Amino acid sequence: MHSEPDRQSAQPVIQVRGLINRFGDLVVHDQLDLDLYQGEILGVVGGSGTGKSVLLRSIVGLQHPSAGTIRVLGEDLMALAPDERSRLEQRFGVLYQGGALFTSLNLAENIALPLIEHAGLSRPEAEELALMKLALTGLPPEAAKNHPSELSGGMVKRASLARALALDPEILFLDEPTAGLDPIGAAAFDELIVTLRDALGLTVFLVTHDLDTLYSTCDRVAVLSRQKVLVADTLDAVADTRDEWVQAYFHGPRGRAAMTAHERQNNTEPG
Ligand SMILES: Nc1ncnc2c1ncn2[C@@H]1O[C@H](COP(=O)(O)OP(=O)(O)OP(=O)(O)O)[C@@H](O)[C@H]1O
Repeated sequence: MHSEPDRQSAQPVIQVRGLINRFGDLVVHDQLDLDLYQGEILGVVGGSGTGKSVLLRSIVGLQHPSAGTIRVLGEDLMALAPDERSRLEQRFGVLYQGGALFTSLNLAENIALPLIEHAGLSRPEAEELALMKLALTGLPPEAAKNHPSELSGGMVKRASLARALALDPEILFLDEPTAGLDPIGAAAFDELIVTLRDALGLTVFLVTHDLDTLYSTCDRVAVLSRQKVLVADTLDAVADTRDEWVQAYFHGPRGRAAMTAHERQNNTEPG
C-alpha cells in the first residue's frame, strides 16, 4: 500500500508559482500556484477550457508561460540552458491525448526510439528493452510487431504509456489517459497507473474529466477555476468545497455514481 507523502517536510517535485498564460486577450492562468509531491498521483480537473492542458504543457516545457516560475525536480525550468532543459525533460514521461505514436513504426520501434536517441542504446538493445516496457504495461510480446493502426484504443494507450516510461522517468504526465476507452478498459488502465506508481515510485500529474479515475487513482485533486487552482486537496475535502462547478461536478449524477461505486468497492475489499 502506498504511504501518503509527508507534505510538511517534503520539497515539492513540481512547484508552480505566479504562473500567467495569455493568448492575446485570453487570460488562461493568472497567478496560478500548484505543488506536486514525490510519489503522489495528483488529478487535475476543471471545466472545459480552464487551462488543464496548457498547465501540463507549461510544466513539460512545450508552452512558454507569459510569467511565473516553474521548478521541476529542483530546477527552475525557465532559467535552464537548452541542453540542461533537454536533460531535465528526459526525467519525465508524457502520455499525450491520442497517444502520439508514430504510425509508420511498429510498437517496438516506437518505444525503442527515445532509447536510441537519448540513452545512446544500439537498435537491438533498445528493442529488447522496448519489449520489457511493453510487458510492464500489460502488452504481450507479439504486439511489438504491430503498427498502432492494427491495435485497439486500449492497446495504443498502453503502448504510448510504455513509450512514456522508456527512459525510466521520475514524473509521469498523463493528459486524459482514459478518454475514448470503454469503462472496462478505463478501469484496467486506472489500475495500471496505480500499480506502476507503486512499483516504480513515480510521481503522477494526471489531467482528467473521468470521475472514476479520480476516485480510483488520485491521492489529491487540484481544481482549476477562474485562472487559478481553486483548491488542491484530498477528494473528500475538494468535494466539500463551496463552489458551483465543484458541487455540480462531484455531486451531480455522475459524481454521485462514481462516489457510490468507490465506497462500495472499498467496503468489499478484503482486509
Ligand atoms: N496555443 C494556443 N493558442 C491560443 N489559445 C490557446 C492555445 N492553447 C490553448 N488555448 C486556449 O486556452 C484555453 C485553455 O485550453 P486548454 O486546452 O488548456 O483547456 P482544458 O482545460 O485542457 O480544456 P478541455 O477540458 O476541453 O481539454 C482554451 O480556451 C484554448 O482555446
